[in-house]
Amino acid sequence: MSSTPLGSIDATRVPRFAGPATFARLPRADEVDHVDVAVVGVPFDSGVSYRPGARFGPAHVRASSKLLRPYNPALDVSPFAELQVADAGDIAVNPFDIAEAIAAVENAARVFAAQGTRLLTIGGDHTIALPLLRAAAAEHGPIGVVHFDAHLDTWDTYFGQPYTHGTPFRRAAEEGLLDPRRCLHVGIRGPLYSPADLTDDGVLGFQVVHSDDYQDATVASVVERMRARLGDGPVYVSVDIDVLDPAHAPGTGTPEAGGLTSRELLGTLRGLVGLDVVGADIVEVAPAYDHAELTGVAAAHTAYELLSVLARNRRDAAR
Ligand SMILES: N=C(N)NCCCC(=O)O
Ligand SMILES: [Zn+2]
Ligand SMILES: [Zn+2]
Repeated sequence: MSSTPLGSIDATRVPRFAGPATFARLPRADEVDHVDVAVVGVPFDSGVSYRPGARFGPAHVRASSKLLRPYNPALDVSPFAELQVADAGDIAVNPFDIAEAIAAVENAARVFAAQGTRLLTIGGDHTIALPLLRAAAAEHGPIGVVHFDAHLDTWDTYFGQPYTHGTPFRRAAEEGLLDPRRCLHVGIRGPLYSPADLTDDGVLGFQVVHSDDYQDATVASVVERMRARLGDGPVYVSVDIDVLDPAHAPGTGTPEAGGLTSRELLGTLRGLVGLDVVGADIVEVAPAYDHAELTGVAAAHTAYELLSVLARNRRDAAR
């Protein structure tokens, strides 16, 4: 394993608007000899029910990540110094065959796992959480999930189809990938198909922190609920950027009013420090509907906080 991680290109020497198109101007995975955490894109949006365009999410989030700086004062950590983070490019998947795309994502995720590399995956629509959870469960067994989203994504089928961006967590529960005592959604809101959506979801093992809960509860109290639910076992973090209010993240395919602020999301993510986070995704960024990189910047900062949590955990474990 190499000694000092190779970090971002120095912005005091190479201006941010020059230099590589990698996430946070980090090295490519093939430029370093070991990768602790790979940022990998999945440009796939064939599972969407409404606006398409999340296939362009990975490139947009990378472009919106150029201003990130090396030190995170909120968690007192320099993520790219504690961990070798590198950009592994995109997993190229078939846009015309959802089953084949899902298999390709799972296979790629298993290859990274075999190399001892954790994944921070940039979507892509939420369909891709299923193969990522399959790979995570293959490595760790049934896994706890914290799912940030306006939507439950535990619906059964759309137009008779079981593999869509509205169904990944039902399929994951059916496949036994989830620890039903250790799953929760955060940010749920908006119209449903029927009251059964919520009861079915509870049966699958999910607790719900509603978006409105942030009105009365503090971020700290949401963090307390989240940590109590997730416990000590392995945790997968899935962030659908539509968990944010459309004012904070307009660039997404199924926007819902009444969402979280980016401050609430980032604050809640910081509350994951000390939990065994084994993988994460950020999905549903659809740049065609974005303005002034609002959504891209929110997603890039979300990624940065998640990487900071992993880096803090590494540092704290070494002490
Ligand atoms: N996963 C996301 N973003 N959306 C799911 C919405 C499914 C529906 O149209 O009912
Ligand atoms: Zn959603
Ligand atoms: Zn979703």
